[in-house]
Amino acid sequence: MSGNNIRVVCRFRPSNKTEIAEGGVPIVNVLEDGTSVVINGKEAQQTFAYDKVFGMDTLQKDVFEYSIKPTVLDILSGYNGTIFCYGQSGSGKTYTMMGSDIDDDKAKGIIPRIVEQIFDSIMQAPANLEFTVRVSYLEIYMEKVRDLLNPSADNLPIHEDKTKGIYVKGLREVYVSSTEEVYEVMKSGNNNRVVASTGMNAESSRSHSIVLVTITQKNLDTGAAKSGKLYLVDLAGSEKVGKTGASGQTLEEAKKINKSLTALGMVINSLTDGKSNHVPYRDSKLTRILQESLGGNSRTTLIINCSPNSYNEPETISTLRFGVRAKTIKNKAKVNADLSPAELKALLKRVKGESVTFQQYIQALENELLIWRAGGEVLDSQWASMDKASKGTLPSPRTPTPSSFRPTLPDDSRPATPALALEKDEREEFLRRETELSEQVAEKETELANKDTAAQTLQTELQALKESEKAMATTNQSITSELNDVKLQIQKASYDRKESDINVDSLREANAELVTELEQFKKTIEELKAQKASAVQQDASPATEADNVAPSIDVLSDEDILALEQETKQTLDQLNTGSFELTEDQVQQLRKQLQQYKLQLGQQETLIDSLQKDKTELTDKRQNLETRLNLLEVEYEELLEKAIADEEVALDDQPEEIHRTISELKTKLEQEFVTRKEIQQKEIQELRSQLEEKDLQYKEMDTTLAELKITHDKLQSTLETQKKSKVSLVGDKDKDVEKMRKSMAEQMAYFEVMKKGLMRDLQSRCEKVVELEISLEETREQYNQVLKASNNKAQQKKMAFLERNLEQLTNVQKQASAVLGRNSENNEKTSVVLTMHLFFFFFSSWWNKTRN
Ligand SMILES: Nc1ncnc2c1ncn2[C@@H]1O[C@H](COP(=O)(O)OP(=O)(O)OP(=O)(O)O)[C@@H](O)[C@H]1O
Repeated sequence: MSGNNIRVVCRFRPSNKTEIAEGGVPIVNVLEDGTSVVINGKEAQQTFAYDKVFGMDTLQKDVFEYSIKPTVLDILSGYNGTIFCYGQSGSGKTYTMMGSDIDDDKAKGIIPRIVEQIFDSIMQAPANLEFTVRVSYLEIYMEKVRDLLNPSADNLPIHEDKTKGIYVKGLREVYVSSTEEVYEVMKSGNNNRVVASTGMNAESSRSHSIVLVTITQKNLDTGAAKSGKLYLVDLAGSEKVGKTGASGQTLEEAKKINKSLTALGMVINSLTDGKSNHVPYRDSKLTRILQESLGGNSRTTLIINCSPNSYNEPETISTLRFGVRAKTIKNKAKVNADLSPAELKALLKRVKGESVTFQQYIQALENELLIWRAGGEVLDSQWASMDKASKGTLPSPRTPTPSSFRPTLPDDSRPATPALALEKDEREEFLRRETELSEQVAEKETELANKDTAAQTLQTELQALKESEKAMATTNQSITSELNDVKLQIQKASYDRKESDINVDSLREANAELVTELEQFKKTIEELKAQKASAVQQDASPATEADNVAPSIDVLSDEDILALEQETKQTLDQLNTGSFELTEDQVQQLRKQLQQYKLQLGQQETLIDSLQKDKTELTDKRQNLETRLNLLEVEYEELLEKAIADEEVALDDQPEEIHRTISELKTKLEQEFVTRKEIQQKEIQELRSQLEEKDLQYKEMDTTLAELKITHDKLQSTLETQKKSKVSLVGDKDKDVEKMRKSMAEQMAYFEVMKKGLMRDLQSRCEKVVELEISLEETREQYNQVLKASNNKAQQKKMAFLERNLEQLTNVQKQASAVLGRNSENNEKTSVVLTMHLFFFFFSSWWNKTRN
């Protein structure tokens, strides 16, 4: 620990508009050495000296380089540090600390530059040093501590702790790993700061803001650790409220600001006047938080910001004096280090040695005391001393002999010797020190024991780590070989997949072939249908030879077959009853038809044979395909399962990526397999249904064929019967003709009777017509009379029309009567009925019209 003064640097900003407008002029002169400034005041010229003075046009970068950079190195070495800006409102404190734009390389202030420097240094630090950086951001507004990173915490308490020192309880700490992250924290904190427009500054900070950066570093080799805290303080500006015209809330803020700044001044006074026993740190939140920075464990830099203009001369002089005073503050910065186990051991050894020396010293003193008490005397040269104890030259402990013992009764004859009083004080002192030392020793022993245990644990851990490293190396090797195996397996799997792809392709081809065959089969069916249709047409055509006999066999439907059967049966019945006669031509025709039937039957049989063959082939193919497909499916599944299982087993300990790739591959393969399987199953289903259709067709054909055979057999037998009966038929032909003539004569007689009946009926109808004519004539007469009476032209026209119609009807009736004489009975009947109908039609229409 060494005493170190606060570093004070002074910065002047350029004159601002208000100052110029008020007619102020620059009154500062920075001397060449860069550490002194002369103020050409109204009344006197004053010189102020600091560690560094920056003129009006100093760049942000230069302020950092020349005054701040070393502080960063201090923090990284384990010291606490503080940089704070002091000055009147609008003097450039925020400009200096944060800058007008932290993203602009020129405009950014010292805080962003410090952050950059910290991370640059961390990056360049040895690899065995491990760093952590934490950032907090607070403001003291109206004497309340607000967390700018957690604005809801707006009145945080300040605590003190043996290990932590002075700290704000509950303040949010953000771990950061880069400059950008710190910038983000700064920006979010800045957004929560309280600023207001004042007469001195358009954006005046109404609070003291503190950025706290905590850096801890740990030596991974020795276990030693260091930590440094850096307080970056932008104080609110002091202001003369009369000058700035503050009122209302701004006035209240100004009062609080000035009060806390006064407290800061008082602390500095107490620290520097050399008389004060008490430093009033607790008078304000600001001084309490900055307690370590002012006269404590910190390397502190104060930046005093001033106006160069005569308009603000009094404030500038005040600020400069503040800086001068602060410059004399002595701090006691020390490295905040946790000792390594080795260092602790050495310390313990030393303390133990000291303890032994003390014990020896105490023992020597006690012996000496006993001698004195016993009335003995100890020579000056033999008196016990700490020096002798540490050199180990103390006389060996002696027990006082009884002879030399003298009672220590108080001798009233003389006053108590000062030796006794000294003895008592010394004893108390020794006892106190002994207790202290034994406490220290006990503490150190406990510490040592703890450290020993920690060291042993560490050694065990180290051993375990070495072993695990070995195991890891072995595992690594095995993993590498497994990885190679897996790679091989993946390759194999990809080959297998390709193979299965090829298989699937071949299946597709087979499928395509089947489809082609199916198409051909369909074509064949179409052709058959076409043949059937043409046969039906032939049947329907009157030019066909077999027209009057039977429909063509190859187009026989169920109804046709039934009709044919009935016809055959009738023919057979007729033949059996002898009521049917066949001419020579008919017999010839029957023969021809029979030959045709035979031909068609042959064709049908050939067709059925070919169909049978087709069916067998198709069934075989279907079976083959199904077998192949099943085999392929089984193979594919086995392959897939095997590949997946192998990959799963092999890749259990593999890196995540390979595992994921494999699982993706697996999912893809499974999806592909499922899709293909579905497609193939659909195809198989289609093929099956087609085959079933074919089967049905085949069965129908079979039935038709059977029926045709039966018909053929019947016809054959009929033909045989015809052949047999042919001879007898020719012989009986004349008789049959005779019979037919007779039957014809009978029929003619029957027709004659019917004709006579009809003629009678006609006659009676004609009579009725005559009667009707008469009644019509009468009606006409009546009508004419009515017409004459009405003299209506329209009625006359209608009447004339009716008359014409009647005449026509009469003609028709006459023609019909004439025809009746010539035509058959039916025709006569029809004619009469027609005439009657016509008559009644015209009559009814006339009658309706007349009535209307
Ligand atoms: N060195 C400089 N160069 C140029 N402009 C400056 C400089 N210093 C300060 N300024 C400008 O002066 C104005 C006041 O500065 P700033 O806000 O930093 O003052 P402050 O001391 O923080 O005031 P307050 O105490 O009221 O918050 C700002 O507009 C700032 O940009």
